[in-house]
Amino acid sequence: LISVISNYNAARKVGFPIIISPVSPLNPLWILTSRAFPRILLLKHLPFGLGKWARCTYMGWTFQDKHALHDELGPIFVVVTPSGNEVTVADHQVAHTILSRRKEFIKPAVMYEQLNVFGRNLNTVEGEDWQRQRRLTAPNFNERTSSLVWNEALRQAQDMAHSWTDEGAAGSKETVADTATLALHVLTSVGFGLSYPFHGGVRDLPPGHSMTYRDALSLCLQNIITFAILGKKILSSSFLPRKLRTLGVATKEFQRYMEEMLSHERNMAAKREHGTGNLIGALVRASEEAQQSGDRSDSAHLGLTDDEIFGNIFAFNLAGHETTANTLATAIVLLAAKPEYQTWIAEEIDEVLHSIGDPSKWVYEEMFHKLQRCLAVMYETLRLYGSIVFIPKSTGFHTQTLTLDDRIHVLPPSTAVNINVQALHTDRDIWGPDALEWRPSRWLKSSRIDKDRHKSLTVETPIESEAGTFIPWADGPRACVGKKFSQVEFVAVLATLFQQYQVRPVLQDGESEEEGKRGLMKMVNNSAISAITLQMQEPRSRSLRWKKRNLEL
Ligand code: HEM
Repeated sequence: LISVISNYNAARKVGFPIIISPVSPLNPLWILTSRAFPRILLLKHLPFGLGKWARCTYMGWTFQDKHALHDELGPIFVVVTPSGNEVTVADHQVAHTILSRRKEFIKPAVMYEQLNVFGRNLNTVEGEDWQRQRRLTAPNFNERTSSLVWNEALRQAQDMAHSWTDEGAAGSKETVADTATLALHVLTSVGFGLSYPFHGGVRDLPPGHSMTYRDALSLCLQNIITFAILGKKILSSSFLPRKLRTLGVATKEFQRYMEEMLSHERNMAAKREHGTGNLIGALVRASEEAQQSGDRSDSAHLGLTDDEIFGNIFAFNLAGHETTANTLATAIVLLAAKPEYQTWIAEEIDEVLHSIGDPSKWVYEEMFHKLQRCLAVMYETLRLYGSIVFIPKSTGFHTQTLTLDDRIHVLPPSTAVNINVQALHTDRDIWGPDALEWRPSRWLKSSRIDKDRHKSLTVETPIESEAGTFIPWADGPRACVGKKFSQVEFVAVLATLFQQYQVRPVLQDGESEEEGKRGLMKMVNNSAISAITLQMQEPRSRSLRWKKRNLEL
């Protein structure tokens, strides 16, 4: 109570509307309680606004609430909690300012310590360390990487599509599981140079290993929370239950694979031979070049330590797997619910293949940037269903006080600042009255160009969104390094699927087609934050049937 009173007094000086909360959103006990007994959140219905705090203090509340709380309180409000004050922002100019001013709005690296299982990495560091790691890692996400992503995603998507059409009229319930496999295989191939068949197939175990690289990585990713809480040391103990021991083995195996690959890449680099071209090789080379380029006492010439290379390889997998896989799965279900958009993207895919002459030649450089409708489907899916947990940024380490934009409000040190991405993405003032509708065509505008006196052409160009209005990959210096990676993967998969196939809901118990589509929308809207991202809570409750485009469904 004493903390709340003192925090309340501090919040009053800031001048934004205030919600007083008896709990802190990131308090582990509260997180567990609100998950185990979700009925506690019914407190939000208390009269006189007494339960407003229960609307905005649980994981994933922004997906449920959209812009509603901001409609009531304005674009910025403060939640006063026992452990501190949290400013929630849904003003796009202010959001842009926050994301651009890295030195004033600091990612609280201490909250990410647990994710340093294989080493400190881009996701978990701040300040000069972050600057050095970003300089050495980000340039490796280049056009060469995009081309590798494209080719592997095409290969995987072909096989995934076959497995879905093989299910016939019964359809497949495995959209989420299968897109997760696909995204994992793209990462193993681009990150590590190991290409796996979509169906798992048997890959010989390399000598001395008891698990494939793919299985070791997959286990670590699936159990990230357990893994982060217990740490590598505890997991290697032999007194644990079998499931945890297997996770311990996966951890060791993954580490060993990375060590072997690192020494292989180092040998290649020493012999001045080309590396395998994957991300781990690129990190080794970038790091060695930095070290050879000058004085090592100057941080600009420091490379990455071995642990930092391992940490970053794991970080790319962690940050790039669930995010991309979920976006794909959600988009596929939405397309099945709104088949008019399947026709819309198929039209574009046909046109692009026609324009490049040889329809069997799916080349990244020729195709990716022309498939704007496929990319529009990704943007629209991320706009409404793309929420990932944004850890609050702190304001207080470098500056004593901070002015938000040209407003008079001054934030005292150590105020946490949350950007409400869902509210920004559903703000009617930005997106119009149909802000809550999934409508990919909003991302393109058509215009007519006169070719000559007799001929004119309709061209579609992407709309430019104003800074801070669309930030699923964040924005500013700490924006996602894998943005293009995820776009290329998404577009390659959609183009492969919808060039040949169409998809519809499998109808249940005499349902009409319309009811089936509504069932899919219900499944997508029943989403919540699971580990890192928003996920459908019952993704196997409906099946999707796939058929060749030219056949009646
Ligand atoms: C649809 C897919 C993706 C989405 C929506 C997404 C979103 C984001 C967001 C919002 C952040 C900022 C997080 C924060 O500041 O708290 C971020 C950072 C990051 N992402 Fe992604 N991401 C995606 C795919 C990927 C992929 C494919 C990779 C790598 C292969 C990747 C690697 C990273 C890394 C390393 C960071 C940390 C960057 C830094 O702090 O400098 N992401 N991502």
